[in-house]
Amino acid sequence: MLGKNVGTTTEDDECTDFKLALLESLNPGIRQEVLLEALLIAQGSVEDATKNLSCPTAAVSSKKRRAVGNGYQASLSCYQIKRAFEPSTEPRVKKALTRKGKTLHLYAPDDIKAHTPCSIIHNFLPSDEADALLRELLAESSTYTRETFKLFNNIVQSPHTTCFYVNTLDEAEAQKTDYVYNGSYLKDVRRTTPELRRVSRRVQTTVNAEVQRRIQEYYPGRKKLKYQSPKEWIPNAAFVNCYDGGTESVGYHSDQLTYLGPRAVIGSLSLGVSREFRIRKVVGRGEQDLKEKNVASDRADVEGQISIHLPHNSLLVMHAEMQEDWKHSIAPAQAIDPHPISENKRLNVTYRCYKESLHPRFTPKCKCGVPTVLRCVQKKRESRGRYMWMCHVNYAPGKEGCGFFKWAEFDDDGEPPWSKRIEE
Ligand SMILES: O=C(O)CCC(=O)C(=O)O
Ligand SMILES: [Fe+2]
Repeated sequence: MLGKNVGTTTEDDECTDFKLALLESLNPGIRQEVLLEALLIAQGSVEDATKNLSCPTAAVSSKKRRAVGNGYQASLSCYQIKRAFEPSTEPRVKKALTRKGKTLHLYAPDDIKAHTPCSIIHNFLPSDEADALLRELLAESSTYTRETFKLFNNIVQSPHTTCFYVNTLDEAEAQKTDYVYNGSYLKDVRRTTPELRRVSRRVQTTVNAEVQRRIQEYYPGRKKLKYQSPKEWIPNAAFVNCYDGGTESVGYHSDQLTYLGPRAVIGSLSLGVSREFRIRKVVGRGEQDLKEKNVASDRADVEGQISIHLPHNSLLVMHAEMQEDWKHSIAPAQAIDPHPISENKRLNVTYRCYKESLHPRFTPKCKCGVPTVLRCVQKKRESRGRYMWMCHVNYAPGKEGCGFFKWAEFDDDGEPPWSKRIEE
């Protein structure tokens, strides 16, 4: 998968909750999903959840909701529900909101920014610009291909088609020979099309503003995160994915940081059919045991997933805390609402900022002689959050890797040790 770490995931389901049944009997006529949200926010207290739900605005009940392909919800904030982030003059402290095996559906921008490492802007582009980009990409996508990669010794194909774009033809040629993705070189790299380029400028402005807002509202001490770049975010590469029909999807993954560096920010524009973007927090090994022993009750919900609904012309900003700590996916959809222009297709553009200091001519090579992949330890408790350079040749069909491994070092701004040398 282009720009994604190859990996797998299991989604375990939990049986119906006794508390939920109790809550349902106390609050007849309110949808299960809403009850579940209320219960999660009340941290499992049926009494508190009932109190929160009894406010008059909570009467926006199931009757008003129409069951469409992608569902509908005004906002969590229409219930007098205590937010995971309490508004205060200090940056907010986050509490987990989801729970193992459950999906919390979020639609409203305020809920998304408060409860996830993302922010969303609906109706991002003037509608004629969004439609022009969609039309341009629909034409392009007729020649997109599926990525082929190796997973547990099986050759598999990505469940959607994809293509990669950079600013100039020279860069496109250099990409094909210099940059490695899951152990292979790309065959089809294109020059950004006129609409992609035009929209890129708008995305740049908005993403930078959103990053600054995030820092002010959510990060400790109102400071950027350790390893996050202090520089302006300038998109210079874009992956475009095409999902043709509800069965096309992308499995849970985090995006490759090899060329973006640690704490990367990504701007993701959705066009055409609305689909669900699901995210879940990575649970470190050992945290599960703690949870079972109820040692750390605030971690009790980390394994649930959140579904962010991505309508046509919405810009999702994946903030700096996303790739290291969360995984994301596009879930297969049982039903979709066809789009007037793209019918069953959804086009997605992820604008990214490739760092000059992480050009493969500078990064460590493995014993196979191939530039290595940058990964972050997500599971192992002792080394969680550390970065490493690894051989990824074994992901290429028909190739064996050398198992190369080296810890990766970065300064506070996410620059590798050799970046000073490059600047001189
Ligand atoms: O289609 C999307 O919204 C997400 C795509 C994605 O995760 C990726 O390209 O890495
Ligand atoms: Fe991704």
